[in-house]
Amino acid sequence: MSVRLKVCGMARPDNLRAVAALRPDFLGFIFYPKSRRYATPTLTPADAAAVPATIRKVGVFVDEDTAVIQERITQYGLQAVQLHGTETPETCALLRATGVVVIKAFAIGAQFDFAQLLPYVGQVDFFLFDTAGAHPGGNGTAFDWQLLADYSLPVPYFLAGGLALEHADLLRNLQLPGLFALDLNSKFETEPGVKDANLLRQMFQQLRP
Ligand SMILES: O=C(O)c1ccccc1NCC(=O)[C@H](O)[C@H](O)COP(=O)(O)O
Repeated sequence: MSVRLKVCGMARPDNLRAVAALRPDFLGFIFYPKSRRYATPTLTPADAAAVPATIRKVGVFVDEDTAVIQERITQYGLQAVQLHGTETPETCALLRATGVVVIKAFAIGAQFDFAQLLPYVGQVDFFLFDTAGAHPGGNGTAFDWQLLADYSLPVPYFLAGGLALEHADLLRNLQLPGLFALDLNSKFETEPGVKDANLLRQMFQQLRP
């Protein structure tokens, strides 16, 4: 089976349609006002509703009120939430109990203490491992994937952080325990929030031969 693909940071209706036509497994909408890929107000609930049902819609949040997250889930028909802040296992469990898939993101630097993940086991559906940087996400740099070589927790994860076309060969052959999906973002943009559909198509062709 080929690797699952998520394209994150959709913010424009035409661009959303072009990328949805490539049939990613997940599309991400960033509901973090400080992000250069903030989905609102350019992307409306009607735009999201037009996304084919086979593509899971993921809302990305950073330390947002759960009431606001719930509102976005309803408005945009989100199937999953991706949490990039200091959200606790309790917050994750609360959201998960409403039926939404919960992806808890963690930023990885030169080293990573995997023990911090333990309280989240059983409270989230997936982890997302991203690169630590100036922003809570979308930093455009890769971390050392070998830090995940001995991953043994029963929570599958998305691999994120500066994934680019030049990584296609490595990613296609990547044998990391627990790897569930790849997350593509700033390395496939013409400007923040606008994906280069042609570049994404090349990546998809290489990862889904
Ligand atoms: O992309 C953002 O602007 C962003 C801002 C705040 C929180 C999360 C954000 N992105 C979430 C993602 O899933 C990105 O795809 C992930 O951080 C990797 O991005 P990149 O390093 O640009 O490939």
